[in-house]
Amino acid sequence: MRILITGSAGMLGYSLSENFRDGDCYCCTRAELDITNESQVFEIVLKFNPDIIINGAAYTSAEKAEDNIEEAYAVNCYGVKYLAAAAESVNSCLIHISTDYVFKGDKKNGCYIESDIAEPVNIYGKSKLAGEQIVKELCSKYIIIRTSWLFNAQNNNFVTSIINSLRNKKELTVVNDQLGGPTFLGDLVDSIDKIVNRIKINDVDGIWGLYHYSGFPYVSWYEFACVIAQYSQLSGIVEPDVRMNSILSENYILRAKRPKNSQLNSMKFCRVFGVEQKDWRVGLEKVIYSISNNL
Ligand SMILES: NC(=O)C1=CN([C@@H]2O[C@H](COP(=O)(O)OP(=O)(O)OC[C@H]3O[C@@H](n4cnc5c(N)ncnc54)[C@H](OP(=O)(O)O)[C@@H]3O)[C@@H](O)[C@H]2O)C=CC1
Ligand SMILES: Cc1cn([C@H]2C[C@H](O)[C@@H](COP(=O)(O)OP(=O)(O)O[C@H]3O[C@@H](C)C(=O)[C@@H](O)[C@H]3O)O2)c(=O)[nH]c1=O
Repeated sequence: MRILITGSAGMLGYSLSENFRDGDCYCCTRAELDITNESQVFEIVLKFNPDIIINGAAYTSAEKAEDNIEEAYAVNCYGVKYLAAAAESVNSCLIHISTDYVFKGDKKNGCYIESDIAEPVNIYGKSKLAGEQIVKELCSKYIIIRTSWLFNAQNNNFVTSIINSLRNKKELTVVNDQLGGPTFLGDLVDSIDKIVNRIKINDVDGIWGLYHYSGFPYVSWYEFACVIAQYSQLSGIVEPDVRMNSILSENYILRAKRPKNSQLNSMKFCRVFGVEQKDWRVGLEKVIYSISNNL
């Protein structure tokens, strides 16, 4: 089973590369495979002839995307188009990752399901939704996983950013009116591993399509930051006397608007792939343990 991984220097791409490195896996950083380069995409895909392509490449800065619209679409829409077309040309399955930010965030009662209308409020979300639509149009064998609020110990993400800030200053202000499901990167990688195993044994009846997958419990960024602070204090990597303030998004000035509610319902994924939704607090403990060991 040959697996091609794109964006392998990124947070997800690197972790996927580590996970699959013992198999017949070709991991490409942007320098090795720029997905916006159509001829390079086709050349590498035709040569390696993968059974599965996992796309870890993306333009992921919601803030910068507002000013770099063309670049965001080049990667998240057109790059995905070339990958999707190349995957189809060699009868490969495409596993593509998307985001909770495809939603407007005004759903009143509970989590978004896969059939809810996606109506992004920022350029990053719009470009990711455009990529999803292309995958659906071009690929016969695809899995799109929308996930949210990814974190690990190594990369730049909300958890590492809160811990770094708390280690440098005593007070932090975090928005309290945006709700979502933090997702430990290791849990997402395990889920992708489940998909790959199903494809490996050719148990693929009814698996193709769009899925949501996130951790639980659902929280606001402020609540998430409070738990990060609490666990960090317990482990001794953050002083005990830090102060966390909550603020409304309208008073926290950012370039890109974020959805107020981006909670994803993971039931379809859990049912089809026989997994349980994971408590992100377990992943957070691992992350803080790893950070404290590397200080
Ligand atoms: N991080 C999160 O919280 C969430 C992420 N997602 C999705 O998960 C996926 C992985 O995200 P994550 O690992 O966090 O992202 P990262 O930003 O950590 O990694 C993305 C990788 O893609 C690479 N890349 C950018 N442009 C190209 C290109 N033209 N060709 C090839 N590679 C390119 C980047 O390279 P370089 O470093 O050189 O720019 C980087 O290595 C994305 O699809 C993202 O939308 C979904 C929900 C939440
Ligand atoms: C760091 C920080 C953020 N915030 C707010 C800003 C924003 O509304 C929210 C999250 O901020 P961040 O910039 O960390 O994350 P953001 O770029 O909004 O995160 C997103 O990344 C992309 C790739 C995704 O797909 C999403 O699922 C999500 O994880 O928290 C604070 O209020 N205080 C802070 O100190």
